[in-house]
Amino acid sequence: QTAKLPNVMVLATGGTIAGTGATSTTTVGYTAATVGVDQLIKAVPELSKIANVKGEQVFQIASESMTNEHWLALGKRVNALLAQNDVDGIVITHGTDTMEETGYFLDLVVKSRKPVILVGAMRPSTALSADGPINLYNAVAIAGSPDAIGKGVMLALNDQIHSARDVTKTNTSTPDSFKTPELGLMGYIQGGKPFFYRVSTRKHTADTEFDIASLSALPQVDIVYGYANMNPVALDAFVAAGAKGIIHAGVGDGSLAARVKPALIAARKKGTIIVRSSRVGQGILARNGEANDDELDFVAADTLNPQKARILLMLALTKTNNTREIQRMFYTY
Ligand SMILES: NC(=O)CC[C@H](N)C(=O)O
Repeated sequence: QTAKLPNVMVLATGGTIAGTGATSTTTVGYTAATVGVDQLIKAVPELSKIANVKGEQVFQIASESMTNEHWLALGKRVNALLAQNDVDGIVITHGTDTMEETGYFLDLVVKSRKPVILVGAMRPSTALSADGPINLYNAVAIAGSPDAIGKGVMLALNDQIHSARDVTKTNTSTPDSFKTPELGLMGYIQGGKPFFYRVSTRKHTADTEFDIASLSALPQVDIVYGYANMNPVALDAFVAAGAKGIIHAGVGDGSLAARVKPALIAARKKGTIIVRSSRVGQGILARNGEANDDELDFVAADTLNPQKARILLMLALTKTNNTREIQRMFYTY
């Protein structure tokens, strides 16, 4: 270890960054999650100039298979490592499909101001112009930077830094897939140094009220998607299967279809918490906007997309069933 360099832990979970294809031009139809963490680190010898890097293989999965149980294990491991004096920051290598979700989960449960950076790749490690090595280099640079302290969990891809709360995957396959439309990215990485321009005003990490230390499971929360001709079949099935909460990913401003609204009201009467969000992807889903949430006893998702609203609702339900309290949380995080 070099005393003047930061100590950065790389926790590997799988994904395309650890993927291998049949040929150098294979950019779809490759196998994710095959390369181990030691090999990922060895592929970027430049890392030793910017940090003392240690690797740990936490999982080896494609991120479409990420579960609440993986999140609890990962969150606890991150908190344990960040409590150590010899860890200055953490990089998590991850599949890109659900990276924004894991990032937001950690943003809500990490109890430290030290940097936590999620990183992935859109091209497998065997591809021409693979983006994994430069993304990993950039992520380690951010995780070891004092400038990244206290800014919440971030995603680093394509030379850009995004807040986990606001970022989303926008393209199935291109390297510039991750965007924070409208609210804006936080900054750039250039020459191995992060440059920050923007931070979220929402609470996160060290200021969070959520604590997973004693949790072995999270409450079941599912998402029902809005569309023309929507019907209540999926909603009713989720409720019958024991969902404690439902995210209604409604059309537009979260309007409730005439055929679905009675089923939502019935679900709420049975105790299920209903959060109205939107499939649109941008903008505020306002309380008492397109539906009277006071009267229906529903919650509005504010600017969270449905998959992130699901995470906040799960954590909220570990503390309360009170919809006013849950609404406060949706305006806080
Ligand atoms: N680019 C990617 O990482 C996608 C690979 C895979 N579906 C995953 O999310 O792990």
